[in-house]
Amino acid sequence: MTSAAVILRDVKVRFETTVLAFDCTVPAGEIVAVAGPSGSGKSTLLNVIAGFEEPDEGEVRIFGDDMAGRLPANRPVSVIFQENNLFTHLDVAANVGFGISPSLRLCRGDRERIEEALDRVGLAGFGERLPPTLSGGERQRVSLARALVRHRPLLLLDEPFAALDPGMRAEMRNLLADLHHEEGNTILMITHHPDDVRLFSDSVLFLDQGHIVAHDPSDRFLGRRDLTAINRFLGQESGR
Ligand SMILES: Nc1ncnc2c1ncn2[C@@H]1O[C@H](COP(=O)(O)OP(=O)(O)OP(=O)(O)O)[C@@H](O)[C@H]1O
Repeated sequence: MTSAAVILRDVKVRFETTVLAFDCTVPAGEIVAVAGPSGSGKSTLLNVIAGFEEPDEGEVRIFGDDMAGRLPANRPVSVIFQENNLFTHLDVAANVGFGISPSLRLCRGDRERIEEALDRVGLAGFGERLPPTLSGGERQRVSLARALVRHRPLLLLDEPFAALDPGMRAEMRNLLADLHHEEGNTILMITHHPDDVRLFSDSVLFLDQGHIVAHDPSDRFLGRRDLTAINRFLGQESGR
């Protein structure tokens, strides 16, 4: 039997004007596309799992453990956001090293791991550069290298490639797929691109108005025409 990476049970998050409700089980080792219209709750869903948002009700379990009261840093999770993942005053190697030790007390072995991770994401020799001197794609690859050295079994990505051109997005997606193949980690990635469902994800969590309205294997999801919000998503230009 496949174990669950994430279980959200009767989770409710109340904001002033809206209540979001999440129930789902994500099997370990899957790549899941998290999609839905703007304001449907995608970022809140990831924030609940990562621990940046504490639910008002319900249970969050990651690999079987109840996450109630557990700080983000103590969860078995890495998160990559659309931007602002990096400390601009620290060089690339230190930014990656932050994934190993937040105090940046790094031994020789740690520095070797950092170099390996940078090499893995195609940034060998970039260790001493500062983030503002990098392109958007290079900065996101530094974020990926940091996630790599952390070796957390759950990787959450909040539109990590939104600012990148289509060629760079495809490159990053391939890199993520390679890492997934090597590490067997579980990935939840927010996306607005049907291509990510077609080419990358095993399944789709589709949200609308604060609820998960579909949770399907990708091939089944791509055949659905029964919900307006899904039609809009699938009808969208793929961005190629
Ligand atoms: N801190 C907050 N305070 C009040 N309301 C919030 C807060 N965070 C999110 N919301 C509301 O919750 C709903 C879901 O927001 P969320 O950011 O999760 O949506 P999203 O699907 O990620 O949207 P987008 O695709 O536009 O980023 C929205 O109505 C939003 O206004």
